[in-house]
Amino acid sequence: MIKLNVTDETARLRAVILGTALSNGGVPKLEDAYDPKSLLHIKENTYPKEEDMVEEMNAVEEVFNKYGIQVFRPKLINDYNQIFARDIGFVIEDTFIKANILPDREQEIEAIEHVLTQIDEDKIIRFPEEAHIEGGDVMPHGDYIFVGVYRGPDYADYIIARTNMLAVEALQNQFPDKKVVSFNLRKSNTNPYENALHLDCCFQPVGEKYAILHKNGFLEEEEYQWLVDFFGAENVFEISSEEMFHMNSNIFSIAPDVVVSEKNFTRLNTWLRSKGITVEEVPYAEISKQEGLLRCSTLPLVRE
Ligand SMILES: NC(=[NH2+])NCCC[C@H](N)C(=O)O
Repeated sequence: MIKLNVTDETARLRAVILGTALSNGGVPKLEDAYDPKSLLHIKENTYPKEEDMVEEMNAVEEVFNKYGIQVFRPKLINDYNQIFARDIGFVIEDTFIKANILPDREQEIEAIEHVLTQIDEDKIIRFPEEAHIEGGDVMPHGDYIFVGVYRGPDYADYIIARTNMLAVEALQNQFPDKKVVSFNLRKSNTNPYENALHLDCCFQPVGEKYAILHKNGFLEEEEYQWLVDFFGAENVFEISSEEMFHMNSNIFSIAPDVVVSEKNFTRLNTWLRSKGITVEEVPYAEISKQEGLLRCSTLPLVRE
């Protein structure tokens, strides 16, 4: 049996689900894309190839093996994108919450049934179906749970708005001792430079006390400022819209002092190292074309 434990983004990782790029279905039709960055690469004929993405994900698995982390992979569904394991569910403390994910992605959850059967069934829950939520929007942080949302009345028009306030309320009810803080995110169906698809596309805590942040990802200046004040301006690494587009906030911590990052993130990786953090560099630029990166393709089950 797996004893779930996740209370933050950085504690030493012991077990994780890593998505898979195998049989991901090839280039989607324009109308089937569900994020603007994939859309852009479909239009420009630069959509990533399966073999390249498989290789990139293998490099991540190698890092996990090197650190003795137990790795689970989804069961294969033919011609279906299963790269972004993060969004299909998430662990807070000892509970696995199945996501109420975008209907286009619903089958991804069935593919981790062999992992869920190793978890105490009383510790697996799902919110009512109108409470939309995906793991990319949820970050436990000690006494806090940070959640990315879209609160606009035009929520239904945005295929990249995946978490709503009903889910924030459901989370607060489920974890009454935690302070659930939500952040209204900027959404664009068409411009990946102006789209924070999930909270982890514009923010992530890293190390003992630091955070990566992109101001324009937030619709409310005071909510962005709350995070700056929470971590302290001197501990925040602010990224540009170009860096957000390349998904710099979507690295993945496997310990307070070890981070898996993309090899081209020169400015970020240099800053991380200057803070005493070991950076395990992997190639992930092809995966990045689908508007997700390392945090998006991993679902932590057990941290220390
Ligand atoms: N946690 C994340 N940011 N996940 C990114 C998922 C990207 C994927 N193309 C989607 O639109 O669903």
